[in-house]
Amino acid sequence: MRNPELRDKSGLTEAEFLARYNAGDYERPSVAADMVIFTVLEEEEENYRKLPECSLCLLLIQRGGHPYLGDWALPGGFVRPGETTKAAAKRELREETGLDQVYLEQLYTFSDPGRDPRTWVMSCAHMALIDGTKIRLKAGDDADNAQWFKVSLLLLDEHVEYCRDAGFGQVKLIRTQHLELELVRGEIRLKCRLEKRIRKSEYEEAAECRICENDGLAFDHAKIIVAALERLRGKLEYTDLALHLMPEEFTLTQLQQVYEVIWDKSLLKAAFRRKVASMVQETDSYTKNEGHRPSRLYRRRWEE
Ligand SMILES: O=P(O)(O)OC[C@H]1O[C@@H](O)[C@H](O)[C@@H]1O
Repeated sequence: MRNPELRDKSGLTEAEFLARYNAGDYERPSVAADMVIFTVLEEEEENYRKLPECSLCLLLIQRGGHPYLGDWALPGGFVRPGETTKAAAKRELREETGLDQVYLEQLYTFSDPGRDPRTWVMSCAHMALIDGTKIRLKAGDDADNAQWFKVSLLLLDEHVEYCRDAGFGQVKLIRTQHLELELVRGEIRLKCRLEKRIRKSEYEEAAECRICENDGLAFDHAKIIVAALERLRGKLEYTDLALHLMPEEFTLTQLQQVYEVIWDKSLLKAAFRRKVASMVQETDSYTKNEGHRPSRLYRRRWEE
């Protein structure tokens, strides 16, 4: 039981201390919640016998006011009094997609000084994954100023420097990567170049990312998108996260396509099926697409 009469070095009880506390003694940042909302959308396919091509897409909003007027930005906004950052992220998600029962995880807090030209703003970034069939705004639709952009991240080059005589705890290796982030929707093509440096010592791995060129993306949102993509790609290795991008029932070929667009590489069918075998379970249903041989439908397996 806490003793309310306990006094500190200045002779104050906690109630007296709180009554005199001046929050203005320390400068306070504003806090924003930004959302990287990923989905996988099918592209129009002229040949109905071929499986439709899929793309990894994310939602961007064209800014209607300063700063960055006319540039594209992640959906996001300031956290309101009484709200957690997660609640603010969910509110943004609901406003932009009409959905709230979706996978959502916190990514990182972006706090570079000067990241917002207005004032001191930290962004608590989140990543959401949405099943493409639930989306009302399809890539290419003209609805408001929110659009799905096809996203790709290319490793342009990589350079590793070994610090041979580094002592205990000192940096042993510096990996420098140059990345190109591209976001495309119809005629709109946003390109950003970034440099990422990963420093590794015996007990620490620290990465910093810098935007070198930026054409059309607001704030440091290119960095947030890269962090989200890397998190998504990494987590696919050891979790069933991709299933959040699938409808309730899906074919294994559709699931493989989702892994392939996220990892941006082709996978061998047999190895892929072994990888996902424990994550999915067969249903009794088959696809009914004309032009294709019916394929077995699967759903997410919930039991451990
Ligand atoms: O869109 P408004 O409300 O102007 O400002 C919110 C944005 O300000 C930035 O620091 C954040 O990253 C967030 O996206």
